[in-house]
Amino acid sequence: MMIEPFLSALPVLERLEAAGYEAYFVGGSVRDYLLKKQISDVDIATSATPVEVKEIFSKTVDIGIEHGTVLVLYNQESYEITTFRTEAEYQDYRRPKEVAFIRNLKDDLKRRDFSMNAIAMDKNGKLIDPFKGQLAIKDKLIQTVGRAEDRFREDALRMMRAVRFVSQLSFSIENDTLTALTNHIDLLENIAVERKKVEFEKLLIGNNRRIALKMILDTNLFLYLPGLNNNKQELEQLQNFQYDSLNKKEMWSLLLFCIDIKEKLIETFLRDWRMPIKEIREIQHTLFFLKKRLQQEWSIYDLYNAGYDNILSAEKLYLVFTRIKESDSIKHWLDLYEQLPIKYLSDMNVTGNDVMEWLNKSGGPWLKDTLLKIERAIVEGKLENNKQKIKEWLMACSPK
Ligand SMILES: Nc1ccn([C@@H]2O[C@H](COP(=O)(O)OP(=O)(O)OP(=O)(O)O)[C@@H](O)[C@H]2O)c(=O)n1
Repeated sequence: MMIEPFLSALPVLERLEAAGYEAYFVGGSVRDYLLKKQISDVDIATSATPVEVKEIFSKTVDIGIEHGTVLVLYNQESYEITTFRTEAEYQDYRRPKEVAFIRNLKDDLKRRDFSMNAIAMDKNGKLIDPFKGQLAIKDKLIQTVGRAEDRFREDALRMMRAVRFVSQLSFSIENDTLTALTNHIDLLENIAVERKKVEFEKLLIGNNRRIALKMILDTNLFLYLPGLNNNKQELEQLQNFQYDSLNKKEMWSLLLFCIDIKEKLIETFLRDWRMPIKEIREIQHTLFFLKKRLQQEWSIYDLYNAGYDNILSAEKLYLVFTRIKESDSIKHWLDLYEQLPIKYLSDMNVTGNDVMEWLNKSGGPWLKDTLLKIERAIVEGKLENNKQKIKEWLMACSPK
């Protein structure tokens, strides 16, 4: 019995077949289906070349034509359709120098990374599994298709993918695969940070992240991670903490805190990981409030300045570092936050214009200070958020 999202994608396979080509579901979607996990993107492999695929479907996007991949938009969904291919020669272990399109499914499956990812499924739900991927899934094993060293030389990122899958799926790495991984980990030197980041972030939030993070140290993989290669001891400390419930931002904050990075170097560290500036700022804020929290309890004004997300993240991290298990402190602080008279500057019932008019002064740096003073007084409950009351308060404390 076929299930969603394959069901919706069936017409795509059928149209390729009607045009005389072979077409199968492949890769992560088939793996996750067999694992009864949430299925993300459905990828399709076909004997049709990209040009032939584009002739069949009216809405397509060229997302990687040189690698044989066309994005097909069908019924509001999008599917990556990749031509069966082998990867002929390899250049500096990054990406195949050239891909050769072929007409044979088995040869396509043969060049894939792990046996669990090298299973195809046809339109009737029949599995084509020449490399015993189902057995590997049953045994919870990450095993390369064929010789591990060859697969890793084709694309060294696969070594990081292996450890990412350890974290995501709670599988083990099969012995020969692990030996090759340990022996050839230096091939990761050539891999672009952007690609490493994708794998590392998936690893950081996997269910089995503790084991995967330990593996990063045991295999020396950490030596090829920006900013972490000098921090073996600090990263070992991680094993002492219970951080399974942290989200991605909190995991980055945990790492940065553990390596005891100087505040002004946080941005450089995260930029080296090609992190977008918005995410960098979020992590900086979380760390700022975490450090404060480790020294003292939240003040009302800090709760206001931090905002819901930062309170939640900093408090979660605080509990990790203090090893407090049973605690309703998160709820306590968030309840206090919810009770604040205002949440944002824009919630104040007064504007800069009002203040200038009342005091009969033109704008200047004093105005910002005054608004901040009013804001703080309101937040701390010393002043009601009411225009008339604010005016009286301001007139009373301003020099005549
Ligand atoms: N370095 C790589 C990356 C991918 N693949 C193959 O391409 C498929 C799709 O890759 P991708 O979408 O990156 O990962 P998934 O395995 O689908 O995993 P997920 O969707 O969970 O990220 C993989 O299953 C695998 O067969 C590979 O052989 N080597």
